[in-house]
Amino acid sequence: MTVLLALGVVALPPWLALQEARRQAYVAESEQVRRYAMDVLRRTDGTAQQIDAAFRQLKQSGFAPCSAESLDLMRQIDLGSSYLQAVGYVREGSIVCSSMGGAPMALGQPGYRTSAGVTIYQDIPLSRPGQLPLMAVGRDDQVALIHRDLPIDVWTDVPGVALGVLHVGGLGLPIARGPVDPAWLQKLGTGFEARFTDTRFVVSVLRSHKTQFVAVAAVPLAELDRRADAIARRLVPAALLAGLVVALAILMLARRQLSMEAALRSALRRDEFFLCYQPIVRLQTGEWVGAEALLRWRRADGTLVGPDLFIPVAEQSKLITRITERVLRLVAHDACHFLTVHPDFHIALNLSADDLHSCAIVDRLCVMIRDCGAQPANLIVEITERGFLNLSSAREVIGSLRDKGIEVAIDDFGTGYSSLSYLESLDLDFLKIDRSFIEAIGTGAPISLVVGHIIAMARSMGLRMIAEGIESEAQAAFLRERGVEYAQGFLFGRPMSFAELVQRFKEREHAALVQQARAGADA
Ligand SMILES: Nc1nc2c(ncn2[C@@H]2O[C@@H]3COP(=O)(O)O[C@H]4[C@@H](O)[C@H](n5cnc6c(=O)[nH]c(N)nc65)O[C@@H]4COP(=O)(O)O[C@H]3[C@H]2O)c(=O)[nH]1
Repeated sequence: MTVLLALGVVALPPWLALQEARRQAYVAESEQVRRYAMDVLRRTDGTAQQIDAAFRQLKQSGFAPCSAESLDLMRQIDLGSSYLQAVGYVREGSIVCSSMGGAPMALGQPGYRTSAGVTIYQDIPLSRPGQLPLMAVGRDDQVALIHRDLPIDVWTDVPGVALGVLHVGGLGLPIARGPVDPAWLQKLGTGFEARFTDTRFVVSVLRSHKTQFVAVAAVPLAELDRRADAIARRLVPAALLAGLVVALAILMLARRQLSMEAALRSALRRDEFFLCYQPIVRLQTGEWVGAEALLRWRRADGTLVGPDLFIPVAEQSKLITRITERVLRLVAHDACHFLTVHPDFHIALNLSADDLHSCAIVDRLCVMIRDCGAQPANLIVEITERGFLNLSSAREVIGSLRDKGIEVAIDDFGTGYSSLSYLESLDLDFLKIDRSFIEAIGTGAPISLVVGHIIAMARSMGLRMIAEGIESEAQAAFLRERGVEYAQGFLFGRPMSFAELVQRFKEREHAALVQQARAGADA
């Protein structure tokens, strides 16, 4: 499973890099092809504008066609325009005079006529083989000569580019370089721009805002592939490397987890676990009312492993229920006798999500209490927010525990993400305020305000509170003033062996008795 995951992690980034390379290539290629189409459109519009301006200038001059003044004006127009080769006058299908001078010249058959009264002569006899073909555009008795391919005379270093000028009216213009497909026009619809790929090209179609012309440009898909390959050559190795690093990390983590899991199994076999107990005090009086059982693992080489390290692995590897069983046996071994003579003292036990899958844990705790000769009130069960993953079964187990007289606390409250939602739906006895909130008391940090809200909320829900991780008298005073009932922390006692706990408990009991006796004597 882990190997499959690692393989997936190695393969995924290169695959994503390939997709990204393709995407970037398409963006770059379609931008490029659009630039070509823009260039064609700019030239087409420029030509149309210059023709129109020339015709208007001639008309507005009032000079008689072919008069010396009009010839002079035609030459000036010719010189001043970049796209026109010549302007002149037409009579009966021939240029009778023009800025070029020379004898009258037949224009040949008109190619077609636009709805605006413009006649296009596609192939005029003046065109010479080897030279750019000329075409004439006539309106009324005026005519302009242009190089037919000037609008598509766009420089490009991309092989196989197709460029063309089409007419929205569907007039078949011969202005095309490469395999321009008139069907591309349909993609435009009523819009002014379309960009797409067909089976062979990345295509850009741009419609003029000023004329009825449409510029098209297309770059072969092979060019897109070439660009995508070039980008992929940069991205894929980096992605592969990233995938390898993550896969390696996963494998190492899995190995560590596996070795930790194996070590936990052997620790269970070799009985390497023991419990420490940390006193829980009544805040108003300082009286020790209970203790939390905290599991420790002493490895064969003598090193101590804290629960923060091994409990998560035990939870993931489903060893946690076996570990909980070991905890119960250790508690029974350590505390049975003490609990039978101190029915008001409780031991708090930590349970994990897997322990709450069924009510078997309730039966197991009841057996332990019975065998001990203790009372259900001698036990408190602590459950963290992770324990409520399966809310319905957790609710059932909690209900059953409370029915038997075992009280239940929510541990590390506020460190999860959905606290309130399930807190309201569960019947609990205690709320343990997490150490992170206690640490913030008196610091002025924004989080320091949270503890006040938690206290108010717990009170409104009728929950008693145990504050965790109290290290200073100031923290204790703060919580005492706000009515928090119980507390736990280094200020009152670090986790210790049960023998030490009993010893210190007795010393405190003795001290209290001595104090009571003194008070009695004084009175
Ligand atoms: N800095 C500081 N720390 C304080 C102070 N007072 C208590 N602590 C530490 O805070 C933790 C309190 O336990 P927890 O919130 O139930 O958190 C426990 C509990 O969730 C889990 N755990 C411990 N034993 C068991 C067990 O038997 N079963 C399960 N499922 N989880 C356990 O491991 C967690 C860590 O336990 P520990 O390492 O023993 O760490 C303990 C305790 O040593 C203080 O004043 N200052």
